[in-house]
Amino acid sequence: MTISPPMDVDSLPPDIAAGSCVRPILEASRLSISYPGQRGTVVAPLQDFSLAIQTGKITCILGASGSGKTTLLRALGGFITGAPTGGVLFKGRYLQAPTPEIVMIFQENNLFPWLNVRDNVGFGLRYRPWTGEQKESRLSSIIETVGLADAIDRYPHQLSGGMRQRAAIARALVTEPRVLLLDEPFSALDVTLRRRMSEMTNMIWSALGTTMVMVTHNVEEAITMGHRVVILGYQPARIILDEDTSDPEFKDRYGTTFLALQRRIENLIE
Ligand SMILES: Nc1ncnc2c1ncn2[C@@H]1O[C@H](COP(=O)(O)OP(=O)(O)OP(=O)(O)O)[C@@H](O)[C@H]1O
Repeated sequence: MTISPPMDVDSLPPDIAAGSCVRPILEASRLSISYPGQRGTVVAPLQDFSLAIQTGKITCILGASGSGKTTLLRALGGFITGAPTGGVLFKGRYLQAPTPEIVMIFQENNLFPWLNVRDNVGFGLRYRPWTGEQKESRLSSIIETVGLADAIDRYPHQLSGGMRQRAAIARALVTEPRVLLLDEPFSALDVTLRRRMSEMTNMIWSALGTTMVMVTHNVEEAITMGHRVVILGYQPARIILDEDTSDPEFKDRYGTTFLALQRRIENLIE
């Protein structure tokens, strides 16, 4: 894969966070990523692509299959790097590699099967500069927040799908990252559980205010969970809708505001 060469930070466009004069915490700036395709072809999901992630908000990204959502998320996490790297700015500097300040949660398999909930969640704490007491307090508090206090000694195979994802979220958040990236985190769950998980993630956001970027195929989830919904058009990815959904009117699944946006998005994606 290739990455566009780095640009001079001073020559970057001004802050493009909607309605904000504060520099966004994370920003894809004129990012180009391509992969080698079959028979010598090149697949280029992102070309000269820019998106500023608003600090302290939940941004949901939707788009047709293959439009480049996961590629974008992985790039935002510093997982797509090359020489020279460029195109993703974290706190105003180019990301050269993954950082503990940006944590990613995948669809499945986020936990170590040989560790119980307590040790899985506490795994990242060993690298944080906190005292044993501080670590212990953070660990208990996050496990309590995700409702796993009674399952602390269980291993991943002894947990339901929803419990596993709750443990994964706890594990990601216990280190207090600046940004949480979620790649279709609830897609393996049934509808009811999925709703509960997105409500719980919202609750965690209310408590911690962590900047979150979530890729999802579920329109309802994106509108009700996100403060902003971004729809990607197809190859190369381009933003075809960028909507502020923070107004409480968007959170009523039966309300006209929610239903109108849901219809608009479904028409754009199909
Ligand atoms: N490692 C890779 N090697 C080659 N091509 C890749 C690789 N990863 C992704 N692609 C291609 O890049 C394009 C974008 O893929 P990506 O997974 O980012 O899209 P997506 O929008 O997340 O798709 P989906 O919704 O189906 O998960 C697709 O055409 C895909 O086949």
